[in-house]
Amino acid sequence: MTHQPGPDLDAPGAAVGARRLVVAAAIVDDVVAPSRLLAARRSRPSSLAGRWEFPGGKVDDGETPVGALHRELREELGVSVDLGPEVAGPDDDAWIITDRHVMRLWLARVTVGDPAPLVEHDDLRWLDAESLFTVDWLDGDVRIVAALAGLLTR
Ligand SMILES: Nc1nc2c([nH]c(=O)n2[C@H]2C[C@H](O)[C@@H](COP(=O)(O)OP(=O)(O)OP(=O)(O)O)O2)c(=O)[nH]1
Repeated sequence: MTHQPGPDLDAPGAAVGARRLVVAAAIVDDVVAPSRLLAARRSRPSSLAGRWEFPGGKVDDGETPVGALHRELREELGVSVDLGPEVAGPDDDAWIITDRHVMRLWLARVTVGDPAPLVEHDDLRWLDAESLFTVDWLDGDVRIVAALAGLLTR
């Protein structure tokens, strides 16, 4: 069997570029003065089931990041959203979330539909500044949630 090396994550510039792009939404009640954030509990794969995350997913070939995000939110939650500002992270404005994924995140407000855990998730919860860390966020999301905590009005 021949050895197929994966991306060299130690190579210069590879920290972000070699990772698969995930796009996600910090769905809030109001993108200008948010007080509540919607968290989603993963139902699969088993290694991630039960952990909480921002709804979203991978950008497919030929999609723009924003196009992919609208598609994922429609598929996963059955909603349309208006996007607010991007929540820029420290890794080329994105957030390294795993050794294989980097995430871009936007504030968003639901404009059509009531969010429901249709696929990928089995529970949704609105969290405020007090309850933000009462759910078990995915490891890579913890520092993002901490950054968002500063945006939530009490
Ligand atoms: N959607 C999402 N994925 C996250 C977050 N934090 C985090 O570490 N991840 C990881 C989990 C997965 O390994 C990867 C995203 O994969 P995904 O399963 O959501 O992507 P997808 O909806 O396109 O699913 P698939 O078609 O590949 O099955 O990023 C987050 O907040 N939201």
